[in-house]
Amino acid sequence: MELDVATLPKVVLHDHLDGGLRPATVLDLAREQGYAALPATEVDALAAWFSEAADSGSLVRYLETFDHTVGVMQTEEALARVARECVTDLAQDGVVYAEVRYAPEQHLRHGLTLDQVVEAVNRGLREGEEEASGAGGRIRVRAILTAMRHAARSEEIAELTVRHLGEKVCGFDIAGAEDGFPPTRHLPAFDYLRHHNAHFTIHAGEAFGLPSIWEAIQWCGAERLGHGVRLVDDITLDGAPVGEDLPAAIARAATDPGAFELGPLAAYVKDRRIPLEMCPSSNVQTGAAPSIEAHPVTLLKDLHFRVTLNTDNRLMSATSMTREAQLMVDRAGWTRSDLRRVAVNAMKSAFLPFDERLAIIEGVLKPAYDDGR
Ligand SMILES: O=c1[nH]cnc2c1ncn2[C@@H]1O[C@H](CO)[C@@H](O)[C@H]1O
Ligand SMILES: [Zn+2]
Repeated sequence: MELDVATLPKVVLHDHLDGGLRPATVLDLAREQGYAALPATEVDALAAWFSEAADSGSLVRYLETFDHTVGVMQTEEALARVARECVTDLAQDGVVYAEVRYAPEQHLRHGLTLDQVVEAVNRGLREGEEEASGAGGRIRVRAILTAMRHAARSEEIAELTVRHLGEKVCGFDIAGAEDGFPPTRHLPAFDYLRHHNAHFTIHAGEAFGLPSIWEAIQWCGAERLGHGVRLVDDITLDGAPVGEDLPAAIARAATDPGAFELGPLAAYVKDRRIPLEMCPSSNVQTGAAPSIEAHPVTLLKDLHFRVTLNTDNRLMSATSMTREAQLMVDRAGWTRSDLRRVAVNAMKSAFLPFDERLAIIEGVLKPAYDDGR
């Protein structure tokens, strides 16, 4: 049966609002807000600049490109427009459920308050949903509020999250440079969130290894891991770390998953079914993974971790959910049943009430993936 990745329903849990602007919108907003620092003045050149600059091999340099998206997202109108377009773009991409994240503290330069930022984005998300459903789409969207790990506002952002829970906001995250900024720096924020029954994920195991993942889970209590690719540092095959030869490990896992030995942290993540929000193209750009072919997501999928597939930053990676899925099919041998698995995994792991998750899994995902078999 033909695999039409574009029309299959997809679920994305890890997509940054400020990493997904349309290049034309960046230009419009820069003009409107008097932002003069853009590196290009024409749509194609700007699009190329973002993906080339992000292709840096380093997370810190990759993150520098966000100066120009955050720079033009400083008014309520701009935030609502970006949020609205994000939803219609995701719907167009075949996404049926999305959690979109951004850091409210980065949008205060023109005098907005944190609450105004959240309300503007929520309005845009609602408008996007309405627009998409008018066009026959069926997307549902939630927002995750991110605190920047190098800054010191995580407690405020945790409180902001709890204040807005249940409207559009569904959880909390920390992002930004990982090396030198361990998750435990933000322990009070995570304690506060747990005491208020709020969901959170943590970017961990992208630009730093196992200690970051361990802290995120065992000290902070993260329900999910943003990336988590470095979990491979805790997996061995025939006594050698799998990272030494990922292509060989991936080939072996497809037929002989029992040959691998998991260290205590990898075993914990697998046994507790902790969801991994994996973002192949982004990881290749920042150097967290060597290539799409040798990306650990395929190994972890075959070892039965709860793996999900995500975009991270559609603008910086010039990507979409359809493209990420197609890349895995074309370059890493993924099948329709693999795509079904990551979509169901993602929906199981969403920060949405259980009954709503189940309704999407049973009513949308399974019928579409199982159609015609
Ligand atoms: O892959 C990533 N790793 C760490 N931080 C990231 C990544 N992608 C984006 N951001 C950071 O998250 C902020 C809020 O959306 C962005 O401004 C960017 O600095
Ligand atoms: Zn991210």
